[in-house]
Amino acid sequence: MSAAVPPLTLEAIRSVPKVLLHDHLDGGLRPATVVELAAATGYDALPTTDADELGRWFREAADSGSLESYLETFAHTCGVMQTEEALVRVAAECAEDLAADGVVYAEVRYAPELFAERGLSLDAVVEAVQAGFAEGERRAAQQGKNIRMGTLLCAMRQHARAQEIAEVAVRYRDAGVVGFDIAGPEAGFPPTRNLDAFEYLRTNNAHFTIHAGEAFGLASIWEAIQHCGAERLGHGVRIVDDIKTGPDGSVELGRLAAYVRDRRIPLEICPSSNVQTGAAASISDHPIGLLKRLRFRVTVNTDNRLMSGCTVSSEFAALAEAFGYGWADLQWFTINAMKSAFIDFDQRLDLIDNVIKPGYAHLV
Ligand SMILES: O=c1[nH]cnc2c1ncn2[C@@H]1O[C@H](CO)[C@@H](O)[C@H]1O
Ligand SMILES: [Zn+2]
Repeated sequence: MSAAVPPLTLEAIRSVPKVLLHDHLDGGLRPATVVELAAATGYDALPTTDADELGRWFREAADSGSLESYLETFAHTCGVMQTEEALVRVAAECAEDLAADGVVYAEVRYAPELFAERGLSLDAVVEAVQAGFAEGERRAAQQGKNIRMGTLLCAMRQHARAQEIAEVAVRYRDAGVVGFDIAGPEAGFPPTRNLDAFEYLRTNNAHFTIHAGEAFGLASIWEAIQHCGAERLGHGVRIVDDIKTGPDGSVELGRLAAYVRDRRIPLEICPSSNVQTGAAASISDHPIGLLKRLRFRVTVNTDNRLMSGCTVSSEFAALAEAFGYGWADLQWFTINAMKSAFIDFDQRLDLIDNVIKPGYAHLV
């Protein structure tokens, strides 16, 4: 590294290519857009119609210490996402905002059933979001920022529609839906409730990740991988419960932790979200420090940019400050994420060789 390498300021981090695998569409709206869509669609339950206050409200309400109360805030974002116009707008702004942050490839997820409360069909929801992502990609490109958007469709753990949503995901696989996920409250809803959907996806050679090991521990990670066949883990941070660290610095991996590391199962880590839901005490206490040191396939993600007031760049900046990471570490996270994406191998390789590595070449 030469002496001329710039410090890791937020602005400098925003300028390098980044990859995002875990970001919820309904957790990333601009506060002003929530206010405007509420007015346009007749949603009258917002806690305030002042955009700045609303932004603060989301961050504070989500700062709840539990996943269940964190998830309550989504009633308001989903409440304003019940028309095709609203979905196109939110998806377009999502792609634009990510591109402005320097994200070059993103997989953004949502549960179509949550946007069908006023009568939209699941297909209409998916088509509106795809149209919005395409529009956002176009607008970003016009501003010299190239981003490729991939979509993950979520089924909600507490509903019983996983098979139906998995079928939608497979049906739209050539239209930009690259995978499937299970989201929602972990307690009381083990992923094994949805075995039929996972079997259907595997039979169709489709990709899926599962939210596991966030509010719940090892049992849910084990089920997600060994019963359901998840390729990646949404969060997965509780895998540290299977790692013993001695006072002398020695480290011993249990069998599940060793399996996850040996099989290079990607962990979609979302540091700020974990602090808000109580899965980690603080960024500097976050298990990502240990997991990275042990060379798990760690990726860095936002989860919900609105509720956490974060971006990929701000997560990187917070980690750099807490753990002393440099540009080579940020490149490592980024290449890990690109390797773990659900798009074709040749396309991942192309982004690594022609976008990511050149973007860090002058820094590492
Ligand atoms: O960290 C999380 N854990 C579990 N579920 C989540 C998390 N963040 C958001 N959602 C849930 O996923 C739905 C689809 O996007 C959101 O509506 C929210 O209920
Ligand atoms: Zn999530």
